[in-house]
Amino acid sequence: MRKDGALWALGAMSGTSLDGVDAAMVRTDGLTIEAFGPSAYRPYTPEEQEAIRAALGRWPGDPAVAAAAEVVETAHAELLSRFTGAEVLGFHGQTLAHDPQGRGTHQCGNGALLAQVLDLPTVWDFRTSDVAMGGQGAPLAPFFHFALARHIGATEPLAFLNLGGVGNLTWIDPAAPGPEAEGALLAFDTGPANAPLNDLLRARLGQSHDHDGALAAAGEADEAFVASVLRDPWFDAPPPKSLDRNDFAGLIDRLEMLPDADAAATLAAVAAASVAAGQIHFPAPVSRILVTGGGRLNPVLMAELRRRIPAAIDPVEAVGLNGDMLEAQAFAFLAVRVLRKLATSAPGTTGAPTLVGGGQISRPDP
Ligand SMILES: Nc1ncnc2c1ncn2[C@@H]1O[C@H](COP(=O)(O)OP(=O)(O)OP(=O)(O)O)[C@@H](O)[C@H]1O
Ligand SMILES: CC(=O)N[C@H]1[C@@H]2OC[C@@H](O2)[C@@H](O)[C@@H]1O[C@H](C)C(=O)O
Repeated sequence: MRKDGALWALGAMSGTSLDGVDAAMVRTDGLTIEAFGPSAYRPYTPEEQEAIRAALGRWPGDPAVAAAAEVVETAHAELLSRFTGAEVLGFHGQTLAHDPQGRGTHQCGNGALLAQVLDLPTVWDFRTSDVAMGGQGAPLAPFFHFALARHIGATEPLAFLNLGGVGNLTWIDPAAPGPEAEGALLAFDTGPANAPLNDLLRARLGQSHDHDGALAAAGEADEAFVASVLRDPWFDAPPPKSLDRNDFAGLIDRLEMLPDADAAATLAAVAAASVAAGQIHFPAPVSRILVTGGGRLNPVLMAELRRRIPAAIDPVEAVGLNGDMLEAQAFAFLAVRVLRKLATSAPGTTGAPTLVGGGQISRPDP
């Protein structure tokens, strides 16, 4: 790689929804996006998903973690070997436990092993050093969001919202000199997004998720319940802040009295209300929020966002981006930043006291 040259990076993300692995290629120098390349998805089988679910909240040393890591490595090796032309891999792995103020953060899957199997320099373990420095270790997509804002020609403050298992939002001032500049970015996890909804559908109906929001659309949100959830001090607490997938898992037990459709509508409303509550933290209002992640495909969730937030709420497809692959692209982009020794987080994104360059680099044997 020329010191300042662009290269084709492959990124892979196994998110908190536990549905599967996303992979996508980006041509970048770690500053700007030159081109988007091919992408692919590999769902986990029900057995694989069960092995991962059994390891949630557990830490290295636990046999369940080793079993989950094997599943994650195998699924990635299978999916990533379909790609050609990549010069570096950014491998996020699967977050099993996230406790930045306590035991740390842990993404399972061995990047050194993938480097050998795929014969590709691999950047991985993106979050540990940020947490070691006193940051939240999440969210890490914001530096990519900044590059995207420039890529789409934004000139006014805007936000990217990712609705995965957990929600996370990045407020961006695209006029800032760069993502490292003070005031360029403010990012935080907004609250639970799809995870409680998925858990509800799984527990009550044996389904993986509320497809196209069909169940929620047939119900009515319990606004008193939504308001009671939003009274949790977590929502008013200023950023930095990040969540573990199961931090709000108890919500579904509290909804026991509601019929299925009303419970689903209520959880969609909680996800949207969490985002709306996050607006108090914005350094300046935004006129547009671009939504990525699976939640953008849930019309009830999108309608709830539009009802609660006085800004245009559009899926990222409205500006020509791919909302299924944006996080995989983010880790491709971040891999190149790590190779180039550029920062991957900042006080405004994870609360780290200074700029942090995360990630380990593993190279295949010559
Ligand atoms: N057509 C759809 N209708 C409703 N919900 C959907 C649809 N497609 C996806 N989803 C929701 O989006 C989830 C997947 O989202 P995504 O892939 O963005 O999450 P993730 O990357 O695993 O999570 P995270 O961003 O938290 O790491 C699914 O589990 C489901 O809840
Ligand atoms: C610890 C962890 O894996 N966090 C994820 C999770 O999923 C969404 C939200 O919570 C976000 O903070 C983060 O992922 C995205 C990719 C990020 O780091 O930007």
